[in-house]
Amino acid sequence: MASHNLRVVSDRAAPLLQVDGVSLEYRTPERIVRATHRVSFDVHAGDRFVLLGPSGCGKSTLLKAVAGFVAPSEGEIRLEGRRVQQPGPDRIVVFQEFDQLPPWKTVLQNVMFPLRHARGLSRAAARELALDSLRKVGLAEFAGAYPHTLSGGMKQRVAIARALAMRPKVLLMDEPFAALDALTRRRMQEELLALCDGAALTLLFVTHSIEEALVVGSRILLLSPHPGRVRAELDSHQFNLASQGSAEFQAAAQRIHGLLFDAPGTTDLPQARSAAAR
Ligand SMILES: Nc1ncnc2c1ncn2[C@@H]1O[C@H](COP(=O)(O)OP(=O)(O)OP(=O)(O)O)[C@@H](O)[C@H]1O
Repeated sequence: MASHNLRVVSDRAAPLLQVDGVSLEYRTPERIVRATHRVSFDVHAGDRFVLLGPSGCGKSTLLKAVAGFVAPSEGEIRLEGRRVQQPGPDRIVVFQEFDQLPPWKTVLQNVMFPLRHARGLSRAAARELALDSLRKVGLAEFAGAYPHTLSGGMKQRVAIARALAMRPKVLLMDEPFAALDALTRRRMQEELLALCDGAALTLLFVTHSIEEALVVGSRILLLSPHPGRVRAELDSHQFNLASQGSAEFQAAAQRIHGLLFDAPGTTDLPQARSAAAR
């Protein structure tokens, strides 16, 4: 038989990122605060994976753990099969705050800085990559501007450009658009989705907005209130900004609301894989 007739039909490729039974704690002099309890999920290359849950359920702490800033007290986080033990240029975080850009550096210098110092690129190579990244977020003409002269949305675009330029294996975003007005937020979501398509990005995105999770995410992990445990995992790739007003979108948002806030077991969500069932 000719070999070209043979097709290997394999399972989905191995996960890029594995969060495996991870509990996270903060130790203060008075007590230990448990932020998450035995949370597990897999992120595959190209996923737009959203962590969704109420305030205080440990979303940001999980993101910090994946970034390597917080060590699990239980369980393990692996990137491409290797245990995450410290921060690295393969995982870049974009935060919500507008002040994440050093104000004494121009936009271009801000984007070049990690390329020079974490990736060790020459000035010329860093400049070229940084300009390319700024073009992708529509800010090339502001390369010489200082952060304080930019709007909130523009500052977030610079932070995204700086992260993109590093070509991380996973881009970590902690409520990056939460401080923006509704119109800018929507535009930024649109731009992010276009960037994801264009650059085949893998995203781990934290939000407490159900609508944003449905728009941005291709998969959504629902976390229970403090300490965060996995409630369910959903496939949400069928939704985008265009479907936001639709009855199907509204119904999905309602069902997620039920899963997050009703007592477990009272909500029927066909496409959700119940955490209890795993
Ligand atoms: N530095 C810290 N020291 C002690 N406890 C902390 C610290 N940071 C967070 N926590 C606690 O850990 C828990 C999880 O916090 P975290 O910020 O991860 O939640 P979150 O889901 O991201 O919340 P939000 O949506 O409000 O940002 C909370 O109970 C919080 O009070």
